[in-house]
Amino acid sequence: MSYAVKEMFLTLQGEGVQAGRRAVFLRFAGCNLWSGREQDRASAICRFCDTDFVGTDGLGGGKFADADGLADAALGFWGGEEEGRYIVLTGGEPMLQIDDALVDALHARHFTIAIESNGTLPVHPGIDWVCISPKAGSDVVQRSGHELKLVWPQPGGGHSLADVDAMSEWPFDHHLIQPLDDAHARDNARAAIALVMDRPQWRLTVQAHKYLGLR
Ligand SMILES: C[S@@+](CC[C@H](N)C(=O)[O-])C[C@H]1O[C@@H](n2cnc3c(N)ncnc32)[C@H](O)[C@@H]1O
Ligand SMILES: Nc1nc2[nH]cc(C(=O)O)c2c(=O)[nH]1
Ligand code: SF4
Ligand SMILES: [Mg+2]
Repeated sequence: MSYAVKEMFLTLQGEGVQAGRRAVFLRFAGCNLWSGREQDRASAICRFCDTDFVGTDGLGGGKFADADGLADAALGFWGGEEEGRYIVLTGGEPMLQIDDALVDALHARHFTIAIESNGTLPVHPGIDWVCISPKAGSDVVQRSGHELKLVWPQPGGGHSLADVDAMSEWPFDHHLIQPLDDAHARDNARAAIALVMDRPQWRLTVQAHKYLGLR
């Protein structure tokens, strides 16, 4: 199978329990919850996306004909360092494209593989670190993993506090609240903090890369 990649880059994981970790980010093109076009945002299932995942024109992006070529390119971004190879598969929705061949090719190059997924498709069982970020109005089938990362607050029609309490029962190792980044970021952070103060089983995570000037 071939792969459509928006961009690839070396940075630090900015979010979640693995924040601060050196990581290659592989951002796949395309998502099943939004076309990525601004004119479709208001009618999309997921309306608050902070990411351009349309096309294959980003730095390090392109169409890759096979898994070995894509995994070699990822290793090129990691560089010569042998220790701690870590790759985050994101998008867009990465589970639209991840297959056995890619998981095997990355493992063959000694990468630990993480995923950022909306959970509407079952995550590939070979992935080593599973982060799921549910979106209201979508059918979340992947209800277990390492971290559940819920964006909060959820603008009009989003998840309710009852939904949050239901999700706290889903078997994840970590239940995380991530403040919504939009024009009201300060108010959103306050709301996210208030939620965690009321519900200590949830922890706050912030998008550290946005404060640090990282990609
Ligand atoms: C761009 S998404 C790509 C992966 C996958 N489609 C998903 O939604 O999990 C990566 C992460 O960014 C989060 N995210 C997207 N837009 C955001 C925003 N405006 N504020 C905070 N987090 C956001 C998502 O919820 C997800 O956890
Ligand atoms: N540094 C950095 N950390 C991230 N964690 C999740 C991201 C994503 O867009 O999936 C992301 C991202 O875009 N950059
Ligand atoms: S599901 Fe993820 S990639 Fe798709 S629109 Fe929502 S945040 Fe963006
Ligand atoms: Mg991002």
